[in-house]
Amino acid sequence: MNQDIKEILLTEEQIAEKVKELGAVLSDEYRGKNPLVICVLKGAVVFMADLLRHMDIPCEMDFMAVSSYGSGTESSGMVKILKDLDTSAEDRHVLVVEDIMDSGLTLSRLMELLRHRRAASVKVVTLLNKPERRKVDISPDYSGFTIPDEFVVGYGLDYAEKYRNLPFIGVLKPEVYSS
Ligand SMILES: O=P(O)(O)OC[C@H]1O[C@H](OP(=O)(O)OP(=O)(O)O)[C@H](O)[C@@H]1O
Ligand SMILES: Nc1nc2[nH]cnc2c(=O)[nH]1
Repeated sequence: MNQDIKEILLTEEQIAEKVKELGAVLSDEYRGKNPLVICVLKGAVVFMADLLRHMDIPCEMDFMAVSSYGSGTESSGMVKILKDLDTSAEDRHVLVVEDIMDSGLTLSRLMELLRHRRAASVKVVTLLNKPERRKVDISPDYSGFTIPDEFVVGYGLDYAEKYRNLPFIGVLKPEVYSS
């Protein structure tokens, strides 16, 4: 698995430090608001699990699955809801947790949906932000790292469902996805 990685972009230690920082900021932001923290499956699972353990406030979690990529490295531009929330978002302070904001299509569609459902507030925390790739005018409320326009895997992020369990974030060798 590691032989498919061209370069380690973020080490396990760098990620852990940033997640701890974000947890402290978000705890202050959401204290007394009992936020509904939504994990966007599957990529955000690892980040969500670590982030929640650094949020020392009462909060609830729920999950959504949407699909825009399939097994390639380019967004299809279509965002389909594969699994919806179990909880109502109405009047809730919603925090959407994402692993990466790339074209922005997934999050802009989700934000629209949650606002339509009359959430009291909707904010986004993403571990990684790739602003060079944006196709819609959206930026995260909280972001861990701004990264260059390269396809990354690990810490939840996959290529064709592989590499999610790498503890670091790395750039995949282009020959892995072009072959
Ligand atoms: O900003 P965008 O261009 O919309 O890209 C971001 C989305 O792409 C990835 O999900 P993917 O559809 O690959 O599903 P996964 O989380 O199950 O891997 C990632 O987890 C984000 O949800
Ligand atoms: N694994 C992975 N998924 C993505 N979805 C949008 N950008 C990326 C990326 O760089 N890596």
